[in-house]
Amino acid sequence: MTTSAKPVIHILGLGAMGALLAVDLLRFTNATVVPLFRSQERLHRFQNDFNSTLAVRKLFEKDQPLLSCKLECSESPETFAGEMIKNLIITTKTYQTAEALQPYLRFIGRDTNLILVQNGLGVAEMLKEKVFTDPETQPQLFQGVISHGGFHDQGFTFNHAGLGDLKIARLPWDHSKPIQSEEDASKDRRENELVKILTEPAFAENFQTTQMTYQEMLLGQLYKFLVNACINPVTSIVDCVNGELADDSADIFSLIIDECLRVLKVAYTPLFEYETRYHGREGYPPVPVLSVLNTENMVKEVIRLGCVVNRHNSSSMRQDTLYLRDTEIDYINGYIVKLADKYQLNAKVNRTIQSLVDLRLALNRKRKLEGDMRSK
Ligand SMILES: NC(=O)C1=CN([C@@H]2O[C@H](COP(=O)(O)OP(=O)(O)OC[C@H]3O[C@@H](n4cnc5c(N)ncnc54)[C@H](OP(=O)(O)O)[C@@H]3O)[C@@H](O)[C@H]2O)C=CC1
Ligand SMILES: CC(C)(CO)C(=O)C(=O)O
Repeated sequence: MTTSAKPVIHILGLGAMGALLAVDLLRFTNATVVPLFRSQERLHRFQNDFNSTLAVRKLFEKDQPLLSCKLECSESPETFAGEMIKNLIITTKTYQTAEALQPYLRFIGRDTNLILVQNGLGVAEMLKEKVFTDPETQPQLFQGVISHGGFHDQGFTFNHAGLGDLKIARLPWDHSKPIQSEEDASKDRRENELVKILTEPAFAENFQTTQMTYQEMLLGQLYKFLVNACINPVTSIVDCVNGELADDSADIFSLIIDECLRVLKVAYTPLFEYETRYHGREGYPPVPVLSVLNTENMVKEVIRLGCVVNRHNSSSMRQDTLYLRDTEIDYINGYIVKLADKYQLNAKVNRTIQSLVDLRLALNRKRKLEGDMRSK
């Protein structure tokens, strides 16, 4: 994989996560960052009303500095010049991914490095099954699991609310052979342009990026998935801030996690068998799957990370329901339901949670349209 003199990274989804990545990539690497907007109208708003300037306020730093940068180039489907895309970061919401990619598919090929930086599960599987079906043009696919917290302020200014980290790994195209060696990972660190940029010391230290094998990243992804499968829907359904759940949520979290793990153990068998099959094997890292992904530990971790560390946070899904936006429930609890159907397993708890989130959103939208009956 050749490295460009001044590498170009396209970002599809210049929202909270996209903005955090864009600003720090511009601060700490020599990459040219090019946002891909949904339409020429949104592109012109960025270019004309905001002078192509993006800003991020680091809320967790002393004096909460506002870091802004002017982007040399930005595009939309109507203006895209048509060169092949070398590096693509996708930070749209999960359910927006396929539609957002559509206008750029002909510019994505085997030499495109594409990383998904999103919560949930199922987007990579959707892309393999429905979008990148031709082995001749399938991109180099990566996943990022991000725990930074961010939210929109106004215009193209975003708030970096919580300093987290970013775990990245190459995704296997062949789901039956997911396990990677440490050499597989270090080869990408040596040769893959996007991985090299995201692991450049200055950027990696500031953004807390670590590149790893797929199995190491997947442990982190399933951990975060279980946190989101509990906090996001429950705070949305009962309409509360994360910290309000700290004392009374162990039972519902246990029901959700127990069912999720029963399904995930079947869908991701190689991960749950990794410690047995690869114990002490040279060139394969230890991955503490079973001591992390068990109900007792995860109930404690969900409460710690979701309700204590992030106690003042309104979960991203609750924010979506309050602002009457679609939610990512189909890629979180709803994905467990999909996997359960695939493997003929029961997922009534997650199906109920999914239905209650949809009801919450529908009720909020109805109240907006028809008024709130509680006050009549
Ligand atoms: N926010 C957070 O703290 C965290 C978020 N995450 C995850 O990261 C992912 C992104 O979340 P977040 O950044 O909050 O989401 P946002 O809604 O802030 O950003 C999504 C962006 O995608 C853009 N977009 C949507 N459709 C298209 C399209 N067709 N073409 C181009 N752009 C498009 C939207 O622009 P438009 O205005 O045009 O709709 C928006 O700017 C999610 O999976 C989320 O769960 C993970 C950890 C924390
Ligand atoms: C960690 C948590 C649950 C913080 O609210 C989050 O990731 C989200 O809100 O999406």
